[in-house]
Amino acid sequence: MIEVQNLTRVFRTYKKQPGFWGGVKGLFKREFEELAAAKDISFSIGEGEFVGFLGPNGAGKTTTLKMLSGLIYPTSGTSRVGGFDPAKRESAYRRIFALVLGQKNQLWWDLPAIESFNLLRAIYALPTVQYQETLDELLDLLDVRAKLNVMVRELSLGERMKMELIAALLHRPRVLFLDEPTIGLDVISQKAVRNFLREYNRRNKVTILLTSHYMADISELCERVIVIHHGRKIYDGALDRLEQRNPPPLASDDVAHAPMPGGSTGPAVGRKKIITFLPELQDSRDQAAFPEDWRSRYGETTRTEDGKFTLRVPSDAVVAVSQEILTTGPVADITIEDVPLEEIIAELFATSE
Ligand SMILES: Nc1ncnc2c1ncn2[C@@H]1O[C@H](COP(=O)(O)OP(=O)(O)OP(=O)(O)O)[C@@H](O)[C@H]1O
Repeated sequence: MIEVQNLTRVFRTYKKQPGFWGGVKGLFKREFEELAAAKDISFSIGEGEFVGFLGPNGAGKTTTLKMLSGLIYPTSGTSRVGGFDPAKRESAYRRIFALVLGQKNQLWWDLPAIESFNLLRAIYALPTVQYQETLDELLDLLDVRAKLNVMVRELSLGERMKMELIAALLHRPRVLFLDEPTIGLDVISQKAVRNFLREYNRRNKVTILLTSHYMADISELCERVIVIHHGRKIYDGALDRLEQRNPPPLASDDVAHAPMPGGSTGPAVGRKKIITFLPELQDSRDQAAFPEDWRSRYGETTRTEDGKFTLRVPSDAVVAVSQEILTTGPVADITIEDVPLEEIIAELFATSE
């Protein structure tokens, strides 16, 4: 459904010298700076896939989504979405995709959302029955029917985002580009939007490319992620595999593509878990019973100020290590958790600097 080949976008910006005289100087001698916001990005996404598009601030995510939506032209490279070249901005292409920018409003601020929906119905020339059916389905799924006649500016952020999603989906696009759709929402609204997106993707087999800085969005919705950093793709594959401590480097552009849709490139071999336990200290011997040499054995052992030990161990060693802990001495508390996705991603960015 989406084919991207060596997509590159270079921005050329005027570099103004500081102060008044800097501005005057710039009138005679202009200096420009070039920044490649997206560099040689290639990937392909199959119909119905729900893919996370990750990267730190300024990595080039929005730039890429804008190129795929035909809002800006690539400097070089090609892309095809649903068989269309977005750069050609054909009307037929506009009918098959939607772009939702969490940071921007697309609805009329001073009118109720239903007015914007009616306008979109006219723009897309949607048949009445189809329009009403789609609107009813979306209003029910997002639970905002009661807010249909409220001015958009009077809606809460969460209600507004739900209305934005409805506006984007009224023409039943086959491809959905979502740029931080949960930004600024409280945890309940975030969850409602996530549940909606999951259900909508399942029901309609829409292809979705989602950017979000909330890792819960990614881990709950996407089996596959594409990670970019400084405009370059640094990972493309199953989220499970990214959760390994050392994800495989990209060997080629077509590496680690997840089978479509909903597939995974394989089991999470070598994924780590965090075991945290609190020894029950009845006397000083119990304290000594938990050996400091665990650091050398597991590599990553820490002791918190409140006396808890934290070990990072491969998933397949969790049972054995837990047994060893429980037989070494009395334990007051023990928990086993996944390494937080935020941490894994941060490490990936740090190693690709
Ligand atoms: N119109 C523009 N002119 C010049 N530079 C731009 C323009 N748009 C984006 N950039 C630059 O391109 C880089 C990538 O920006 P982009 O908005 O794609 O990042 P992002 O990954 O979406 O970041 P964020 O997570 O903060 O939204 C940034 O350094 C940004 O300053």
